[in-house]
Amino acid sequence: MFPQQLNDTRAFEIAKALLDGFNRHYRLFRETSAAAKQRFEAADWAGQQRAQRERIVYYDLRVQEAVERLRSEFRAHELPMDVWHQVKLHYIGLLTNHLQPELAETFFNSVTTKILHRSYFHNDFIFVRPAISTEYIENDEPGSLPTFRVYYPTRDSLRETLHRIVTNFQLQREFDDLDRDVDLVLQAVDREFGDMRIRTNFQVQVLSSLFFRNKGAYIVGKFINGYREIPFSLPILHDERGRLYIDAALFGEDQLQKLFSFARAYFMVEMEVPAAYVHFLRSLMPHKPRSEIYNALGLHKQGKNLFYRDFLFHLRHSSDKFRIAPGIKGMVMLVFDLPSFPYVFKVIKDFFPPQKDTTREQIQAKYRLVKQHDRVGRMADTLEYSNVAFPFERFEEDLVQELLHYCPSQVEISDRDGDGQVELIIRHVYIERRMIPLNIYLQEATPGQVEQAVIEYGNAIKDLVAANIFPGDMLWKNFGVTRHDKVVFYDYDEIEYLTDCNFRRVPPAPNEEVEMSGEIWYPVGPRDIFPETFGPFLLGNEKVRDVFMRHHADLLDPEFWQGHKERILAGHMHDVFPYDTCHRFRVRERTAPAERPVDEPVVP
Ligand SMILES: Nc1ncnc2c1ncn2[C@@H]1O[C@H](COP(=O)(O)OP(=O)(O)OP(=O)(O)O)[C@@H](O)[C@H]1O
Repeated sequence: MFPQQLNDTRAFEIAKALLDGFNRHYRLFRETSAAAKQRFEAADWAGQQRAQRERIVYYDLRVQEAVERLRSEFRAHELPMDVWHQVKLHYIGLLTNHLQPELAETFFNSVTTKILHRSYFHNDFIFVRPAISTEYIENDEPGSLPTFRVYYPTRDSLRETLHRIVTNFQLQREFDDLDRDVDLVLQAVDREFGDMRIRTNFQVQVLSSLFFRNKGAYIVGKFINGYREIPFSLPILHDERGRLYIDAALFGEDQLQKLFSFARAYFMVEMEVPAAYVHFLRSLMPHKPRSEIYNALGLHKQGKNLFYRDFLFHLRHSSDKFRIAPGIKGMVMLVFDLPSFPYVFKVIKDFFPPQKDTTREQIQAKYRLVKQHDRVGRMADTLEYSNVAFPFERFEEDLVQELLHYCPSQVEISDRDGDGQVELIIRHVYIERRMIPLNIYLQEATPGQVEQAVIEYGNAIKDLVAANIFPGDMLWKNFGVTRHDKVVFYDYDEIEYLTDCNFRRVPPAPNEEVEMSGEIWYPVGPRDIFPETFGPFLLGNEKVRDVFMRHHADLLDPEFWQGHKERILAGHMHDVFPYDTCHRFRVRERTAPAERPVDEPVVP
């Protein structure tokens, strides 16, 4: 109900307290994101990872603080609904010139839904749609940075412009040889553009903040020429001597999508107007949902909110039914999907078979670990939701039966809001990108694709190892293949830190009889892993075995695992590149024969 008068003096104070809570959140979020630059300059890699991890929980902490303040200062939980409606109107008023209104609206939803009883979550109360537009927001105050800078080079001045693009970031650490790097970028630009004619509007637009993640800093922008827009990114790294260098020049939507993949940690970016960053990034990656762009920028609650809006919109404009996800069923997770929608829904079962010695809490802790860990492009990000209401009539009957059988504590079928529509409400669900399960992919693949996928599978495990993750269950069915043919792990209930595991050789059997008995003749501790025993589980198929042994036989060797564990314990942090090595200038240089013209593409 729209309040006719704003006549309750408490309402304005509460709205202000709510916005104070959000402003404090965004200030802290921005400070730690901005400090990523100093951490990069100081090569403080452990600090960078710690900050990435810690920033993830900032939002929930601030929401909790705001809830407590509203309860204790205003007894907000006892206020009648018409006061709350006035609070909302004041809040909208306060957001008129705000620079992050969409995030502040989400914060309002998070806080109020914690304070008010569920029956109050009427659509006219929380922000189901944005009330304030995020279009064209700019900070006009003197000294504030624009979202992106624009450069107008000619063919002849492009070298000088590229130089300026890099130096404008004022990184407080020396480049090993910036002229050399700029030349390499220039050659890459030439290769990309070919003999493209320069049009009158030729320009380069570059986002004003660098994107930081792990050991890298990324320049992100686009070339505009006539009707063509070419997205690009330049990763900057430290070399062995601690000097900066540009490692690659990445062009095009696909390359950028890989950089911003849902299977990687969130970036640290100093942004005053996040909606403007999202708008710019969307122009580089029109196929990436805005929710995933917010996630990649570390604003994952906004991503979660937008995802849910997209989901409801999709439901309204589709008519297919939720079904049990194709593939081998999970022992701890019940997984379902909607064929027309590219995500899967995962519910923890109420009971597990005896070989799964785990609990709901342990599984949730593993999923939390993955959320906060560097996912190195090999673990899918998950969105976690509570009390999601789905239209009951959109469920296939056998899925309903499975849900009631395996997850009775998680499912309620009722007309909760009394609108005459029966809903299936799931208490706790993870949602993640749908992939093709690797076991299914291999069955349908050509020999060339099998080879590629098996190589990728081994690489995925090796990237996880480098990131201190032991996947636990490495069966093919626990990995998926993405749109870009990347292999990504998605079964987290058995993962462990590599440094918590003991990798052992199988002790010799006392005699042949024991060896052939199929029984295990040696004691096995809870964290003991015997890599030599992986083969029989993974390599039943001859073709797969052949490729695997050619490329990844080291995965069956305890020394490989133990060696990595020791390096990680000694503080070594591996480099994981979010782009194919063939784009790395250093790899190109190394593989280039002396007489090869530099602009000829090389496939290493
Ligand atoms: N992101 C995804 N995309 C497509 N299918 C998926 C995805 N996640 C899970 N699945 C399907 O659901 C099945 C079970 O999922 P998952 O491996 O997460 O469950 P689990 O109970 O942990 O499995 P396990 O019994 O191996 O422990 C997978 O084998 C796969 O077929």
